[in-house]
Amino acid sequence: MNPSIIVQKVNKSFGKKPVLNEVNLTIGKGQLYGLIGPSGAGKTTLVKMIVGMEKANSGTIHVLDEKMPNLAILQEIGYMAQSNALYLELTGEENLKFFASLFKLNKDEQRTRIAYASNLVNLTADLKKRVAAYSGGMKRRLSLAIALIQDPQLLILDEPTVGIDPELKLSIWNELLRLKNDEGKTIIVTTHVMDEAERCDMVAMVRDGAILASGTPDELKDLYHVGSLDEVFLKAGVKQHENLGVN
Ligand SMILES: Nc1ncnc2c1ncn2[C@@H]1O[C@H](COP(=O)(O)OP(=O)(O)OP(=O)(O)O)[C@@H](O)[C@H]1O
Repeated sequence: MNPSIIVQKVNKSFGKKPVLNEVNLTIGKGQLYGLIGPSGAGKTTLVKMIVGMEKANSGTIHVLDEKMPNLAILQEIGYMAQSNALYLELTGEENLKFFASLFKLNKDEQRTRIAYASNLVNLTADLKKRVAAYSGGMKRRLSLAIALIQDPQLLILDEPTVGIDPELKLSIWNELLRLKNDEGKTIIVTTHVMDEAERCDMVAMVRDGAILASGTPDELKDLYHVGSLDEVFLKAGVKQHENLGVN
């Protein structure tokens, strides 16, 4: 396995509040990796550090062999944040053009990528509308299209399907699996939806700033002697702080 991401002994506090505690995580190239765990567990903080938006207090993070934070690697990271960062006064298309212009794409590539990404999230017909007039789900979809715009090797998606209807959710997941299987993309997804976690190659259960357990969905179910990831989620809370790693 050729790791895309190596997180080693990472600690992070906000003021006096510890948020991540000695986190270790290795994500192989071409893996679809799910981070699950209750609200406030530290998933967003962890992915922000992988992207380079937050700095660890101690420990190291390497992405594609580069120590993070590192601006040069941003061409290879597509990040979809939990809250949308969009220009509301611009149209969907203008937003996509703006974000495309931040990356090394010539005009033809820009056009092709904008057409691909907007079609994937089913926004082609709405591209000329101002984002201020978009619904919540449309803004999520536009954020996902922006994360894909530069065709990055690594996709980091923080709750990508919140507010998206089931049909489109399925087509987005099918595309994520295609990107992984056919194009070898490495994908991290945070989710509260266990049937999404079930589709991941590997899942890490984050709780109170620590990774309680990680493994394939089946390994996690075996570990907790349960039949579903929902039950893993519930049981992991009870078994908190027992050392259950199955890396
Ligand atoms: N900039 C910040 N300043 C202070 N505290 C913060 C900051 N960002 C996050 N936190 C705190 O860190 C903890 C972890 O937050 P984080 O957003 O990483 O959790 P999460 O697992 O992603 O939760 P959710 O599933 O609700 O998105 C929370 O207690 C949160 O209040």
